[in-house]
Amino acid sequence: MPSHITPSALKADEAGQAADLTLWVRVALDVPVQGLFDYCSATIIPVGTRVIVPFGRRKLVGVVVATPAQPAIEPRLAKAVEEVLDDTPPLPADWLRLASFAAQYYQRPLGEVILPALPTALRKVSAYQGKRSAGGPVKRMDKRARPLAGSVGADTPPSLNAEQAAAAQAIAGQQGHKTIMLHGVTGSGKTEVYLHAAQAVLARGGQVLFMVPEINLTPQLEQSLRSRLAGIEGGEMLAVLHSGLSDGERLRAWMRAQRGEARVLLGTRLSIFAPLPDLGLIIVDEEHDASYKQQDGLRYSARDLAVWRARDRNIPVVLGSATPSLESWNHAETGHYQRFTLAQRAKAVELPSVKLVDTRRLAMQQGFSPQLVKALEERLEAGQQSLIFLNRRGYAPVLNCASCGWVSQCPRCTAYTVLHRAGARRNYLQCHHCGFQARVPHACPDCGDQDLKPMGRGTQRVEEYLAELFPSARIARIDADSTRLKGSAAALFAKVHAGEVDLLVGTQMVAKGHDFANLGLVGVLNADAMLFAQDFRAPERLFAQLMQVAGRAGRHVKGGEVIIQTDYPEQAVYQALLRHDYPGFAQYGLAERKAVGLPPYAYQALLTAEARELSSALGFLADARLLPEQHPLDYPTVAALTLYDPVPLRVVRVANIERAQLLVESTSRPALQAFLTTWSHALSGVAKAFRVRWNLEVDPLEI
Ligand SMILES: Nc1ncnc2c1ncn2[C@@H]1O[C@H](COP(=O)(O)OP(=O)(O)OP(=O)(O)O)[C@@H](O)[C@H]1O
Ligand SMILES: [Zn+2]
Repeated sequence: MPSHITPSALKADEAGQAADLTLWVRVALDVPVQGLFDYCSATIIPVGTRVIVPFGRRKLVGVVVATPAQPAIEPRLAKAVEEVLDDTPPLPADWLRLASFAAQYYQRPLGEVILPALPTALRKVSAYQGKRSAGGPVKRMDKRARPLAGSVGADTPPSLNAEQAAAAQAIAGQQGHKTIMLHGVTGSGKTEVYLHAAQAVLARGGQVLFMVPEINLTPQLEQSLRSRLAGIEGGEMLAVLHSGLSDGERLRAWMRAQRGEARVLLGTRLSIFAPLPDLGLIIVDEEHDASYKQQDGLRYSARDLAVWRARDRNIPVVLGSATPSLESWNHAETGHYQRFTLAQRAKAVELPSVKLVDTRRLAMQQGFSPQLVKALEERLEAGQQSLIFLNRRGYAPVLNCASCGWVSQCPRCTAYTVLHRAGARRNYLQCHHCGFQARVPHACPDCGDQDLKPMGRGTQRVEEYLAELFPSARIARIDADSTRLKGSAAALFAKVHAGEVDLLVGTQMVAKGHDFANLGLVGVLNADAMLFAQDFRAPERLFAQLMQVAGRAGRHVKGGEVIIQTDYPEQAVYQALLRHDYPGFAQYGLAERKAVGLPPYAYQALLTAEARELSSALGFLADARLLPEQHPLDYPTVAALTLYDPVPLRVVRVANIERAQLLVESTSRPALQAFLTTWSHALSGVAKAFRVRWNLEVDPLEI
């Protein structure tokens, strides 16, 4: 059988009957137009099948989402499906339900959800038609396919402690839907619980979707998953899916998931859209992590979609974290989620002791307190590793002229350019918002003075200072700059794990998930910068990040220690950290949110506008805000809503584009949803008059 049937060819075979046999398909296309598109076909095309159709002057790959008896357009105007792509099974019904829900909930056309969720090769006409297409990408992939490396030795799992066993049993025994929160302190062995639960699901023929927030977390987990699965079935049952893969690798993982060859899919947020016919369990590790939120296109929360998908498929979903989001914690408190707690570290080591160093009256050296320097010395002498955590990459956040006050500023953004030092002579200024780069001026552009000084410090400067302070120590830096090349992050982490690093400097990249065997001390620089960010989630994020990074200390060595330098030791966030008290922090945080009516006690959507002129962006938002007043009948739920005044963003200009936003809030999610559906359809019309780009984000994480 040919891999794709050309309907017109069939039509010719059955000439004469064609007129009576016209069938209709409704197709989702990735075009910025609301709605679906009807085409005729001479053959039956099952829902979920990909097709190539003409659209205007182009051809596009689309997905059949319905087969209506009658088209929604004048039949004689309808065009015919050009090619049916049956090299993959049709997308399953539950997958289409997930996509429809996401489209509805996040207010996007269905085609803009469905098509981008597919691997690139499956949505490109050129992959099927044209000189090099040779049977389509799946055929070519299958031809090339070599056996997977499955030569991992099985390892013996540790026996679970009582807390772990209780959680693992509950998850493994859960047949229908339930959302289970696994709240486990750092190093409590959540991974073991996931693995045990996953094994039980695999044993009864289910597939497991295992989601992690970031790619740099996968190598270690991938390894332990492989060696664990090797014990059952040869380790080939694992597929990995994330945005760092090549198109070919991504296609392969996706196909293995859809064909049911992969029994465990380990992936980042985009893996929530993988078709998994036998899905029996979803695990969302570090469920609070902001990386689960897609920040452009369809702005979905993979965590929230995971809960929806699990409910839809009537299977359990596990949300694991040492610092759950306040939204999830609230669900556990109110009994919507079942909560299991791992209060103890799995190995016989205590949680690290946390010390706050009050930096207000201290003589600091390059951002280091005497206490922190002394602690570093001690760990070096003891042959242990230390981690310095600073969430700011580059050498210094700004360059400054001592005589006239000039500061290095991005010409295209309302932001400073950051000084970078890559190698002895390669200094440059870079904007972290738009990527703009400039040479470091020899003299001040304003007054000509040559005394230009870096102000503040980033990871590069800290690395440099540590090298001065401890000349014989082996130092490594892990941040977005040092890991730009493919594989470099894995290589750096491998060095740390191999004990070839004494001092590690890093941004939030090093904070998460890693199980460093010999790390005794964590020092935190400049945490206060996050404390006073304007966003109402800033304290929650700071607490989670510090708990997480503190959790890297003393996982396997005794006497782990965390030193946090701060000007505000009395702040609730820091006080809760001292006691490792997430529940206490959450209680405080939720009470505060409740008092002022913020999520999870309210639901939000954010309309953002971008334009050349700030007045256009603000004008568009102002008009958008007036719509419900002008058309009251279209917005029956508007009384249950608050539409705030349009305001410029804090960093108002990025790459010469001015940005403003309007917040919509309600205590009723259905009221908000009903409003957004009508509103989002009307916004395009308003936008035309202002020449703005806009987007609507439901459940925004940052405001
Ligand atoms: N029952 C157990 N007995 C002995 N060791 C265990 C047990 N369970 C887990 N471990 C080990 O404890 C260490 C920490 O476990 P793991 O990394 O799963 O913690 P975690 O809860 O995921 O922590 P984090 O939230 O910090 O990532 C690992 O080295 C793991 O192999
Ligand atoms: Zn810029």
